[in-house]
Amino acid sequence: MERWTLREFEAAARARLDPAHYDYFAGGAGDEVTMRANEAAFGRLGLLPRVLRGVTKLETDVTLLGSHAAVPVLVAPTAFHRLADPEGERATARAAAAAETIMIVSMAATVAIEDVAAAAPEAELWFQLYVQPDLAFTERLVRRAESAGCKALVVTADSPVMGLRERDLRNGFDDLPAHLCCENLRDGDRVRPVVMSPEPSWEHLGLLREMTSLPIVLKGVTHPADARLALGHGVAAIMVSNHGGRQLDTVPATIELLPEIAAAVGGAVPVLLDGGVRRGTDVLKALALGAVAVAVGRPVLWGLAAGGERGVARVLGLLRAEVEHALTLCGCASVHELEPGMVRRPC
Ligand SMILES: Cc1cc2nc3c(=O)[nH]c(=O)nc-3n(C[C@H](O)[C@H](O)[C@H](O)COP(=O)(O)O)c2cc1C
Ligand SMILES: O=C(O)C(=O)c1ccccc1
Repeated sequence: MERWTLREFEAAARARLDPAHYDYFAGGAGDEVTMRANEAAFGRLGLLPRVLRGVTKLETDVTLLGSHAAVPVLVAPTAFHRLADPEGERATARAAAAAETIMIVSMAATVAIEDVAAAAPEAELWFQLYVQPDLAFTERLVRRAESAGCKALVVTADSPVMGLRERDLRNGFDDLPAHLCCENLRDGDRVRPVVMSPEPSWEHLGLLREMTSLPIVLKGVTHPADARLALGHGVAAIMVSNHGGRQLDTVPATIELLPEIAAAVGGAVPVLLDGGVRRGTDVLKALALGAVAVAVGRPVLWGLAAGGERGVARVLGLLRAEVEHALTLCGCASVHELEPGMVRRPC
């Protein structure tokens, strides 16, 4: 495992997982056009290194909304980690803490947010939320995230309904096995279902802002007009995401959308990106084109399924080493030196 590449982690995860669970993690919506595009678009961009800049010491740290990350590679919120490993989100959080990065814990986690925080007291945690139509319940979730020490609320906006995932339909995968549940959704003596609802609107962002003093990250922005609207509604950061190609299929690759969103935001708030980040060079391209950090979804799940906490630590360590290596080759002493001129787009 110490010498595996990300591809080898995926192969090992696939060999260990129930095939329906592998498909749930790996799959996308519709024809999976967007899912493939996310990775492929990074490959089409070229990096133009600078030379003879005397780079000896590297700076990769970033501070985001008051949280520190030693490398600008965050753990994206993904559901159901206990399908991959019995320790589930506890293992992921410990690995994120060891890697000194931020973990965005999914509302649909299979370990309660309080237990994730207790398992990894050093971890920087943010909490991802789907606004539930029952606003009193939404508020109880926000309070739990605050009490558990989460430093930001990541509101996912790209899911008014669940994407059409044909692998899951074919496999009949529509629920967790009986021994697992979404522990954040326990409410009294029942467990509520995760409701993906078309009801939430821009007004709900206002309600959330009144509910909490935590900074709000809006996840799932792809249209520049929505990026501008988000600024007007007081979001603290914007995350360019197409949900890893799992929601609306044929949305363009996030790295292709990034420059226009970054221009619309104009530096008013930090912009993050996820979708298809698999290499240190992908991270550099996103940073050069205006992101302050990226997040990875599936690679973390492959690490977790293949090797538990150690597997996730290794995946995050691999990306960190690649970021440092690519920065050196690009002649950059700091992630802040990356700029759009270092990325060549196809003509
Ligand atoms: C198995 C799986 C579960 C996910 N669950 C959530 C979730 O609960 N909430 C959310 O906002 N995004 C969720 N996402 C989307 C990720 O946060 C992220 O946008 C996406 O995985 C990034 O693409 P990548 O997997 O190519 O890195 C999920 C993605 C996957 C693969
Ligand atoms: O699978 C997903 O992508 C996802 O976002 C989700 C949402 C709610 C419950 C489970 C998964």
